Amino acid sequence: MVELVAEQVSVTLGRRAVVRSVSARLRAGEFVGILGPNGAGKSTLARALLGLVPSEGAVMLDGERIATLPRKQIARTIAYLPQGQTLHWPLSVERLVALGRLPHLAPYSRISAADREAIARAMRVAEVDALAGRIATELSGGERARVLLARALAVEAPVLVADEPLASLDPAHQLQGMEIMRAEADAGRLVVAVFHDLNLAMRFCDRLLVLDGGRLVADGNPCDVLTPDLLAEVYGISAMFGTGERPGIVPMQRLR
Ligand SMILES: Nc1ncnc2c1ncn2[C@@H]1O[C@H](COP(=O)(O)OP(=O)(O)OP(=O)(O)O)[C@@H](O)[C@H]1O
Repeated sequence: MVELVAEQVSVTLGRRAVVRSVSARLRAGEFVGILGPNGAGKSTLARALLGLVPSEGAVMLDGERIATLPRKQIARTIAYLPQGQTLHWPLSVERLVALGRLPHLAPYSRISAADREAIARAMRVAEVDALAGRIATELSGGERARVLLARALAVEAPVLVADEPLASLDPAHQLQGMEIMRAEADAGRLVVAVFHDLNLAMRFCDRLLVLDGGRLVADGNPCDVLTPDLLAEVYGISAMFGTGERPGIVPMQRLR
C-alpha cells in the first residue's frame, strides 16, 4: 500500500518562502483535496511531493526519500497532471493519452497489448473515446483537460497528483472528474488534487489540506475543516452553510 509522507517540507522560490514546514502522511485509498487561496503554495507543494522542486525537509515515498529515487520509478508510481498544461505538438488524442505509458516502456520498445488496454481504459473512463482521432492542439480548453486527465489515468500509477484538474470543465464534467478521482481512491489509489470548489471538496474528498501563506492551517475531514471561521480566516469570506438534506457552502461576502 503506497504512502507519501511530507516531513516538514519547505520550499523557497527566488527569495520567497512559498511552502513552510508542511507535514502530512498521505495513504493509499485516500482522496485528499489541497485547498487554499491563490498563491498559497498548493501547486508548489504538489510539485514538492513529486520531487520536482528542491525542498527542505523530506518527502518519503514508501519509506524512501523521493529525492534519491530514479525519475522513472517516480513516474511509474505517481501520475502527475500539472496545472494548465499547454500542448505544443499536434498529436492525435490517442497518441497523447498513450504518452501516459512512457514510464513503463523500455527504451526503443513498442507498446504492448497491456499498454493498449490501459490507454483504452483511461480514454473510456475519462469519456474521451469520441475525441480519439482529433488533433490535441485543436481541442477546446475543457476537452484538453479531460484528455490530459486520461493521459494521467493511463499511467495506472498507485498515486495520482492532479493540479486543478477541474479548471475549464463544465459542471457535468467537474462532477465526472470528481467521480473519477473518487473511484480511483476507492480502487485503492492515493489521489491528491488541488482545486478550489468548496462544495465538491466537501462532497467527494476524504480529507482536506488547507494551505495559507505556505503553511498548512488545516488537515482533516472536510466537514471539520470547512468551517465559517476557517473561510473567514483563510479566504476572508463569509458563507452560507446548508444543512440536512441541503448541505453546501455558498460564498456570500468578502470580509476584507
Ligand atoms: N519561480 C518562482 N519564483 C518566485 N516565486 C514564485 C515562483 N513560482 C511561484 N511563485 C510564488 O509562489 C507562491 C505560490 O505559488 P503556487 O503556484 O504554489 O500557488 P497556488 O496556491 O497553487 O496558487 P493558485 O491557486 O493561484 O494556482 C505564489 O505567491 C507565487 O507567486
